[in-house]
Amino acid sequence: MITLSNVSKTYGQGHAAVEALKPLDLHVPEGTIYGVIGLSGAGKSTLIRCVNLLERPTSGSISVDGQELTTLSGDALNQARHRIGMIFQHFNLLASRTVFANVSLPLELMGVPRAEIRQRVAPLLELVGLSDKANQYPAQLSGGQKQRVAIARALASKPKVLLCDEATSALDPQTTGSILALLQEINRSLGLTILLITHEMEVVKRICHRVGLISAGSLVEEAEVGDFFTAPRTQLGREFITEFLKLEPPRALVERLDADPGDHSHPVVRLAFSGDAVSTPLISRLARDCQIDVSILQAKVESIQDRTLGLMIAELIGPSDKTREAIDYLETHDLHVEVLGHVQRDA
Ligand SMILES: Nc1ncnc2c1ncn2[C@@H]1O[C@H](COP(=O)(O)OP(=O)(O)OP(=O)(O)O)[C@@H](O)[C@H]1O
Repeated sequence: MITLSNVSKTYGQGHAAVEALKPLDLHVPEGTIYGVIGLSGAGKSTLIRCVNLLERPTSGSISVDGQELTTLSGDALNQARHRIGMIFQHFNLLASRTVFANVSLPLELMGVPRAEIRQRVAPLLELVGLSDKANQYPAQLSGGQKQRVAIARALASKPKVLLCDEATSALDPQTTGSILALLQEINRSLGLTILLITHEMEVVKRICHRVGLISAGSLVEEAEVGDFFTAPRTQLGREFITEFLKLEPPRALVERLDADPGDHSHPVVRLAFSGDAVSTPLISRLARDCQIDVSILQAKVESIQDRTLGLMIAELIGPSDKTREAIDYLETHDLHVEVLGHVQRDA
């Protein structure tokens, strides 16, 4: 539904040039919710604003619903944009217009007759749960209600694609949940393809089917959401997951960790496992087969859509050849093993 080929964007020229996007390819299949995640300044906003040409890419082509956009201008581009709805972090509603008039605005601009506008706006307000607020003004609404108005407005022109630019970043967690549920419902009931950008893993976990990770203007990782959470392929991906799952060793232990192994130290490892490994008694087997002791310092199990992810921080206690053997054993059983450091044993 959305295909970006070799798209790059450089702001400014010469010494002042900022390469916000390096040439990248991205494909969002029809009917999916695709999340692009990345740190501040990674290029997320630039990427999403290129899709409807709010920013003209410096190079590359952008196809939405089979139509190449970069060659369009004027009326033809406006027509194409009607099939691409967009919502923003700060809603961008017109304060002087009622809820009804905000939602009807795109239809007015398209020259839709008044009677038809009334017929089309009412079901949209119902869809977003704001039928009773039609005559109120944005200032009378909560943040979540404002975003609902923005969603109804974005859907007014019957788009095939909805772009969401940090749509829940200004909302509290509970309101975020209700807006995400609404986006999911729209995706399912209207078959709308959604491309969203976010810096919140929770958004990706809750509603996305696929995720792309962007870093310094490049798409560095791309996967099904279940795969990304259970087996991220890049260091940055692992950092996002670790930060999200908040499984860190206790601070008192961190202070005692050495990067290098010593004569009487033991490795402290972070283990991530999914699929069959979650239900296998690997730790007791590890202790038995490799003849080491395992001290579990922290553990948790997370459900990511239809997948289960287990995480554990543990100290492997035994002679160094045995603990090395234990790490190999875990890796051959498809666990992701990260050695966090080595801790000196007192006794
Ligand atoms: N209009 C502009 N002119 C010049 N540089 C820009 C412009 N817009 C963005 N940039 C730069 O391009 C890079 C990418 O910015 P962008 O806003 O796309 O990142 P982001 O991932 O959306 O960040 P954030 O999450 O903080 O909004 C940054 O270095 C930014 O300073």
